[in-house]
Amino acid sequence: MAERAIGVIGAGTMGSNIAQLCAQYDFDVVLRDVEDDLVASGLDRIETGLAAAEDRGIIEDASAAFARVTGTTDLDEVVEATFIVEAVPERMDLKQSVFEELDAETEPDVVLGTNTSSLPVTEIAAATEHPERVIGTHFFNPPVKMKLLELITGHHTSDETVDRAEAFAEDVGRESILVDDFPGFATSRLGVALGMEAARMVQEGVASAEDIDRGMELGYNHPMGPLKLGDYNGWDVRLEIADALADELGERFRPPQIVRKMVRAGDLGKKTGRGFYDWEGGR
Ligand SMILES: NC(=O)c1ccc[n+]([C@@H]2O[C@H](COP(=O)([O-])OP(=O)(O)OC[C@H]3O[C@@H](n4cnc5c(N)ncnc54)[C@H](O)[C@@H]3O)[C@@H](O)[C@H]2O)c1
Repeated sequence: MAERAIGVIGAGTMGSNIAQLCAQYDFDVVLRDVEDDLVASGLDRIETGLAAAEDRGIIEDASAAFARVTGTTDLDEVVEATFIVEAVPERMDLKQSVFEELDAETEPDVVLGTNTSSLPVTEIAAATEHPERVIGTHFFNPPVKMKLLELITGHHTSDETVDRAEAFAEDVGRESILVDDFPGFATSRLGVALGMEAARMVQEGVASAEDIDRGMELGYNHPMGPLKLGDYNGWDVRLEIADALADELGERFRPPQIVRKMVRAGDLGKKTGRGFYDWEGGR
């Protein structure tokens, strides 16, 4: 079944960019947030992003694409969509309340995707009467640039839901991988393991952060070394995922002390000006 319209819940960093992506690929999109000003700033980012896409020749007509996007605080407008992606903050209680509401207000053949980067999809789906239509639709930041869509099947996700999510990925020009609902899925688990081991190597004096990163960039063809990438992602976010992985999967995921100390000191990476690199000094 081809999707008619896409609903996006949450007009923040990810939601607004997912909405932009869908509009670029000719879908009608309804974007919902809880306050008018949040909807308005999401729409502003989309308009700017679409204009930039037109300038770069990615799309032909930014105004036509922007006209396909509707912003609202009203859930009733979103329930017309056939495929909905939730992108609200990463809290289980919030995600569950959004899914409970979506489940009650939409027809059971509407697919409900969650953009969670680490929470169990099965637990989010447990808040609904129709967990078979819930699936993880994990986009990467920024969705318009990052090719991957990681699809995560919850315990009850149906084959039909997987088929529709895979078709949706293709329709918005992404490549999907299919992952079972394990802590850290496929990407966060490996990414965090690599980043934490690189941090442990700095702690043990194996090499400098710069040399470890250059080793992976030049020797393994990683576009960006694991420590610089962690500085971009924020070590507070990485630490939270590593602790959750250690709790679920065991000591091999326990993060090194150096990361905990950096987080306590507020050296979270690019967003605070310092992590393994000094971003204010431009290093
Ligand atoms: N930022 C990233 O790099 C990134 C990457 C991959 C996945 N994710 C995941 O995407 C999700 C969203 O992250 P983000 O960075 O876009 O967050 P964000 O804080 O930028 O945006 C979340 C938005 O959701 C809105 N919201 C809260 N409750 C709502 C509700 N009931 N209905 C509608 N909107 C509501 C907020 O007002 C806010 O505007 C999280 O699950 C996060 O883990 C984030």
